[in-house]
Amino acid sequence: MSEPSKAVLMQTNKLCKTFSNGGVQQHVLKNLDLTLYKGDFTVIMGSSGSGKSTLLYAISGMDKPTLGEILFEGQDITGLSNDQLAVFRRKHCGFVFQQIHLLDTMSVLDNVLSSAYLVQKDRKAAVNRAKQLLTEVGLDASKWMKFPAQLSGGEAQRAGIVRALINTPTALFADEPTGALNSAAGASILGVLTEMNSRGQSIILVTHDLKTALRGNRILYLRDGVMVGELQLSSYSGADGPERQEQVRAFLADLGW
Ligand SMILES: Nc1ncnc2c1ncn2[C@@H]1O[C@H](COP(=O)(O)OP(=O)(O)OP(=O)(O)O)[C@@H](O)[C@H]1O
Repeated sequence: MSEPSKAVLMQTNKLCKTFSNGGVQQHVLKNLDLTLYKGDFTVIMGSSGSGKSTLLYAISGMDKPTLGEILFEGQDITGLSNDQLAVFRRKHCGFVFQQIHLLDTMSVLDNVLSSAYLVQKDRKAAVNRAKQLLTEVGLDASKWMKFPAQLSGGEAQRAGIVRALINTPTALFADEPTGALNSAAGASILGVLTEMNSRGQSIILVTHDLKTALRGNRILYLRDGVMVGELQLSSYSGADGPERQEQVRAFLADLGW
């Protein structure tokens, strides 16, 4: 039986981003036509400076493209004002970065709730969801009233993921989410992301790291602002270790990574 076709999350049409650096124009994204699908764990790879973060910021409404169109669930977001984009992001996008940026003066729970209250009117429901999500990512009640300085890097990133998911975003965007963590903490964060994706959360993640890339079911490779490679994989199960690793390595080696 053939697999049912996936719903489209977003499409870009001739997406371009140009920066002006000291009067010199740098064309970072060049006429990108890209389709991303709901439920996918999409990984964007490419060498340093290839435009991965720029792409992530453009498709998540964090930055505006220079030219081209972004259709997010069919809605063209390129014409939105800054205020409209802020509303769009709050409703549809969760963000996880290498630097976690929790507010130092707030507890873990309040950090999460401060994002929830921007969107959700039902405070009791928000508190319940925050506690449930914190528990699901491995932060039990003993951590909820701690301040960011009292957390390990991995715990802080777990809180960051909960903050990103608290408003049930259509897509979770992640830029090197394990980049600042040791390998054990990084692996546990990848476990959390994999689990969220297995429950249907669409994830778009930028990374340099092979172990991180293995979690994706679709790997896109960017070179000088152009998409030059794509690898489709099964969803990550953990049971397909060496074979999957070899497949991804070979894909990257072909691209000169
Ligand atoms: N705000 C900006 N102003 C000017 N130039 C920028 C800006 N943001 C990015 N660039 C330039 O665009 C290019 C691509 O940057 P980007 O951060 O998207 O690359 P990347 O592939 O994510 O790199 P890395 O893997 O090193 O993080 C770089 O040459 C960078 O200097």
